[in-house]
Amino acid sequence: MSCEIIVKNGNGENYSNGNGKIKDDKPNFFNEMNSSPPRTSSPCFSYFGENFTFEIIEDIKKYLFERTKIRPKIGIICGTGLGHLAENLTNVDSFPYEDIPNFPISTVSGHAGKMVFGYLNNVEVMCMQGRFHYYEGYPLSKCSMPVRVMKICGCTHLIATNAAGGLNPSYKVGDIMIVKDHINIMGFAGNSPLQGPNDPRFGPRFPPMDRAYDPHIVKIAKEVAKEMNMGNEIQTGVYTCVGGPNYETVAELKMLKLFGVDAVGMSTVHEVITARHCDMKVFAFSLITNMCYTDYDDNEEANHDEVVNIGLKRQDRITEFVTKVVTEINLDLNKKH
Ligand SMILES: O=P(O)(O)O[C@H]1O[C@H](CO)[C@@H](O)[C@H]1O
Ligand SMILES: Nc1nc2[nH]cnc2c(=O)[nH]1
Repeated sequence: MSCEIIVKNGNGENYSNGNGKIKDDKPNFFNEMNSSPPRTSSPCFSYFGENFTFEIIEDIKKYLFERTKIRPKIGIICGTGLGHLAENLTNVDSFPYEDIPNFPISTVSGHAGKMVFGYLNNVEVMCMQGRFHYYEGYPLSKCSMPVRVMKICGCTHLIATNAAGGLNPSYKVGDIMIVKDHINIMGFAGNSPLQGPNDPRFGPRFPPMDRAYDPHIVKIAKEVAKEMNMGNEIQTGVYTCVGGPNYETVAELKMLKLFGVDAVGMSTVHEVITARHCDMKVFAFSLITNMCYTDYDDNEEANHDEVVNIGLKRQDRITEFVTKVVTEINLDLNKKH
């Protein structure tokens, strides 16, 4: 079988084998078939047999902790175009994904592909500057594996950010939607990051999801938004994740609207499920990068460059928002100790 394989190298450049033949000095699916688990997946093959055991996650932590003295409390995932947040950390120790044992690599533009340890307003955090998506060819368990790394590294909280299309007609491009709940559409089809044998060292076989998004942190975030005079830029709503990479048809958007979805993306839900499984407290928000129209007469189409651009335009405001939310969560944590 011959297929085009495009992956990103350490400098963030895309490279392709052209016809399925891989240059030996680059990471790729074929020359990593012998390592377990493999570090990349190709658009042609998904490797669903891999198992990121507790021991593998501990090995990743060991690798990181031998190279940084920072002991994070909060894990942050930067969505498309939102990596600027990681650039605002101080005293950073930064690890390209390709250097971390057993880590996948980022293949999507707007996702730098680094794990950054540092301080956000003096709070110790670890920050994924780039996430993994199902459409890149990674199974959901692999997409959300770094959340378990965050937990084992000591993070009690996860902040997941994403770019999403706005379905709620009262939203506008540039709004920040605090996620109050999600609909796990991929789960309806039997796809879950928790599929397969359960290791109780991570969490229970059947974790509840009824308070997936911590109501107290949602309250904190709303207070922060008020203090920042975010007024009509802040929304609260329901997010869903579809498999992608194609955006939605008009009929699909109409269906999602009927389901009660306010914003649609291609990430986050499986990360949140993984975080709740291992008892992390979760806060998530979507940057509305485009509106999803449910009228055939509308000619607006979603496009990824625009998604990245809106992220860049809103980066300062979002960095300020996250920094304040992190500061408040940390104050809360200190009160409890
Ligand atoms: O969810 P994040 O990674 O922020 O990115 C969103 O934007 C990309 C599509 O433009 C998809 O990857 C979608 O999931
Ligand atoms: N599925 C999906 N993901 C997005 N990410 C950013 N915008 C969109 C969108 O409109 N749909």
